[in-house]
Amino acid sequence: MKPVNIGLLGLGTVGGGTVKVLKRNADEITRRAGREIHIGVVAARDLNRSRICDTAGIRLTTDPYEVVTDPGVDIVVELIGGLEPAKDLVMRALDAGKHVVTANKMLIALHGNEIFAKASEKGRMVAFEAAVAGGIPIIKALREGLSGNKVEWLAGIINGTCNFILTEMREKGRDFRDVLKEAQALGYAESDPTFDVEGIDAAHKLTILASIAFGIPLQFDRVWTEGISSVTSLDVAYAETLGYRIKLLGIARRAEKGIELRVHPTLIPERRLIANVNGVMNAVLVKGDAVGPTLFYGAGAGAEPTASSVVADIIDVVRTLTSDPENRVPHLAFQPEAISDIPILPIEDIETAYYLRLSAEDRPGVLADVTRILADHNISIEAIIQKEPPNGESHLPVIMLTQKVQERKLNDAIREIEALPVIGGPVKRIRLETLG
Ligand SMILES: NC(=O)c1ccc[n+]([C@@H]2O[C@H](COP(=O)([O-])OP(=O)(O)OC[C@H]3O[C@@H](n4cnc5c(N)ncnc54)[C@H](O)[C@@H]3O)[C@@H](O)[C@H]2O)c1
Ligand SMILES: N[C@@H](CCO)C(=O)O
Ligand code: NA
Repeated sequence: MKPVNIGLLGLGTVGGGTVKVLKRNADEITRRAGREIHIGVVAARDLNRSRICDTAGIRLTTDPYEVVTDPGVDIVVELIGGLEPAKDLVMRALDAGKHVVTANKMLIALHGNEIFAKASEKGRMVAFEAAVAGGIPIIKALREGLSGNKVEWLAGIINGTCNFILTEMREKGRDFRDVLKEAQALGYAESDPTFDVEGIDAAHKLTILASIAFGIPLQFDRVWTEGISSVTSLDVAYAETLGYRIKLLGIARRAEKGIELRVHPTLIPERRLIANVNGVMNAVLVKGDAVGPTLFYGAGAGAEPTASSVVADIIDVVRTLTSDPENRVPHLAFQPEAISDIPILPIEDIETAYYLRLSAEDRPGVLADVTRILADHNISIEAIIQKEPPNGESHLPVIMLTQKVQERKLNDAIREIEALPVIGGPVKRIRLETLG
């Protein structure tokens, strides 16, 4: 049988890794796919730049439109990232009858609904395993392996850059900026690293996970998103004293009145496996009603781990090329006409426990004022620690863990606490999940 012809867009970290893996494992891949997979043409911005892969025997062009319209190309692999021209190229590729493989979570999270509609209209596949948690086959697991379950909730460490930064801060007391620079040099960070640090990349991935877990449309704009730039090494250390680790989590939960969708730094008990996922590693915890809790772990970023998912998608597409489009696994796991409009809850409606850090004047009665306000709002305190004031300062740090409370109530209590003259500055809050 004639080889399947790949047209690749972008030869950066993931593009280079993909060429390497396709070439190195060519024999195994052919045995699995049933057909030889040939990289026919690659669009790269600069043809003379030194690359991490050998491009011998591959036609190179600087024009990505040449790739998506090439009649000889069967599958377009989009690895340039960003919204445009990536979106236009993907739509053109589908119009030209190509299947598409992409690692672009921003593109899928923001425009996936439209892209999948076009793919269905054209009877083509769009595969995006590399878009979430790099090398971990989490899309495959949720769409296929767990499809007998009603998913109750999922929680994931889905940004390798942030996990790498938080790990280095905790283990080595390193400076945030230095670690970020290292993550960029290692090819983990997005081209704009604020996407990593401010939680936007994790929100893109959570958008995708929630859609395939619950059968809801992609709704990136409804994700509550907080990054790690406000997490200090003090918070990391206090959390540790109390038996917790701070991780940037993406959480999607089916609650009584709707779905919670949130990305934020989170205290999690250190005894949980997921609390011990360090460095650039990712992990996604999925709780299904039948299977119970399941944990998926692996490298969330980097050239070859991500290429592992890109190549698996290519093989998946090759294996199903001749299948009837009606019988393929739906893009969002649920049949398009069965996607539900269950609402996404506002953050004030969610219930969780909290870590609070406040700065209080060092004199009697202050703690009593704070605890009275919490009690007035029916907020129970689980633990409280008081630290010595830092050298020469009149205020001392007070750290509290609350029991579960609705965020709206906590906001009211915090406003009252901040208005106390004995409290200096804003009350710092980090959500806490036991993940039990
Ligand atoms: N790096 C990772 O670990 C990782 C993991 C998962 C997903 N992703 C996603 O994979 C995609 C690629 O990421 P990357 O890290 O490889 O980025 P990168 O910046 O290393 O590579 C992108 C490449 O595309 C090229 N490019 C950009 N516009 C182009 C155009 N119009 N024509 C031709 N070439 C063009 C750039 O010159 C660059 O070489 C992104 O969507 C990213 O979010 C990356
Ligand atoms: N910048 C992303 C790449 C993988 O999607 C991360 O750090 O996780
Ligand atoms: Na993946």
